[in-house]
Parts: sequence; structure tokens; C-alpha cells
Amino acid sequence: MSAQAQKACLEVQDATRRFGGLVAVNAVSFQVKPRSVTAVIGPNGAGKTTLFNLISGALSPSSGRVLFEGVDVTAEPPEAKAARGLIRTFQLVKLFPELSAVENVKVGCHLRTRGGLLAALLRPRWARRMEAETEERARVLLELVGLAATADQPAAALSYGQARLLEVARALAAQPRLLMLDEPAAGLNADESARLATLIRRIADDGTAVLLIEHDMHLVMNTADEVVVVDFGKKIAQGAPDRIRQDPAVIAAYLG
Ligand SMILES: Nc1ncnc2c1ncn2[C@@H]1O[C@H](COP(=O)(O)OP(=O)(O)OP(=O)(O)O)[C@@H](O)[C@H]1O
Repeated sequence: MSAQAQKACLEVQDATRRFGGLVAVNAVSFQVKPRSVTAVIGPNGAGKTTLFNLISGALSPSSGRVLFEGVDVTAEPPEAKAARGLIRTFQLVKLFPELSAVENVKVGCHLRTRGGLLAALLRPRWARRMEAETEERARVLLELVGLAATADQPAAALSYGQARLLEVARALAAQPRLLMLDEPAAGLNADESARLATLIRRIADDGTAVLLIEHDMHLVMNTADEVVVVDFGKKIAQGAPDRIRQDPAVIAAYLG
């Protein structure tokens, strides 16, 4: 493996976040390798969402650092991180309900395309040509997540599971280098969850690192290369799924 391939895509160093007297995230460190799937798991209230917020920039850490592709991005707001290719989805779906599925994906494309949303609205000729390409790319992404048949339906008409998959397609449209998924399998049926697992593996194999929070252990064990376990704000274990499954500290955290 080349030195480039081994360099961490994301490096979290001693990340700590306090809320008053509560230490929601306590000196957590881990790395995400390129082309890998890393899952953050832990009981309710363990600090997973707070950790995600520290990485994406929604919250700043009380101390510690976040490095993205070798650059210290700790203090950058979410938009600056998104422009670097650090893209996240949310626990609660945040789509434009009145726009069609394909239009929702196109919004994601415009995060990265020349001229952005404004050019798409003013529509000079080059923007119209680009618009056609964007439309094509959006439809390819919908196909990838299994939503080609619902491309022209308003997002509001989709089932909850379909909306979650649409969110993933929209995030992919922004061409992430690291895709952060917050409980992507929540509310999915067995078929959708299986499709999601395949999709997550494919995203990583195609070159985008994936970091996810997930309660669905089946999905975690089937997709993750590396599992980071947090409990009461602290990292209590890290390793391959098979090792994590048998780790006494992890078993105690889930049973306790
Ligand atoms: N803005 C906030 N102000 C005060 N306390 C907070 C805030 N956000 C989170 N917390 C607390 O920090 C701790 C960690 O919460 P967090 O939401 O990060 O956990 P989680 O592992 O994501 O939980 P869940 O699995 O239930 O989503 C909890 O005790 C929570 O009550």
C-alpha cells in the first residue's frame, strides 16, 4: 500500500466537549483511513452525536483537534468543511419536501459545481449545459441508491426509508471525501437496510471514506472495517467488528 493510501483521511485527537459540568465527549482519539468504513457505537447518551458535531463543525470542541486530510480544521464551520469534502447527513431527514427526489439530489451537486445555486437560477448558457450534466449525475446517484423509479416524485411522497436513502444520494452528489452518516439505517425495513449496507461498502470501495453512527449492529458488523465504541463520553474500545463483539468492556457497557 502506498504512503498516500495509508495517510488518515480524518484524525480526531483528544476531542473533548463539556456542557457545564458534563463531559459529553472526553479525550476521544481515533483515525479514519481512506476507503474504509468506521462505525461509532455506544449506548444512548454516550456522546456519539456530540462527537459527530465536533467533527462536522456544528459544535466546537472544548479542547482537542480535528484533522481532515492532514489539515487542522478544528475551528472551521460546517460549510468550510463541506467545501473540503467532509459531508454529513443528519439523524432527522432534512430534505426539501416539495422538490422532487432528483431536484433534492441536484441541490447536493450545486454544493460543489461552478457558480452554485445562483448560476442555476439565472441560467446563462454554460449554466444550462452544466444543469443537464447535473441532472444526469443526479439520476445516476438515484439509481445507485435504488430510487430511480421515484426520481420525479416530490420528496414528501417518499416513505421514510426512501427519504433516508435520498439523503445519502444528496450527500454523495457533493462528492465527499469523507461521508458522515448519522444513524442511516434508523427506520429502514430489512430490504432497505440490506441495500444500504451494500451501498455503504460500495461508497468506501469507490474511494470515499465513511464514518457512521449506528444502532443497527447487523449493519455495523456487516459494513465496518473499524468500530469505535464510546460510553459516558470516553472511547472504551476500538477494533475490527469481530474483536469488538467479544470485548468484555463493550459487552459490559451494553448490558450495564
Ligand atoms: N447541547 C447540550 N447541552 C447539554 N447537554 C448536552 C447537549 N447535547 C448533548 N448533551 C448531553 O451530552 C451527553 C451525550 O449526548 P449525545 O447526544 O452526544 O449522545 P448519543 O450517544 O448521541 O446519544 P443517542 O444514541 O441517544 O443519540 C448526554 O448526556 C446529553 O444529555
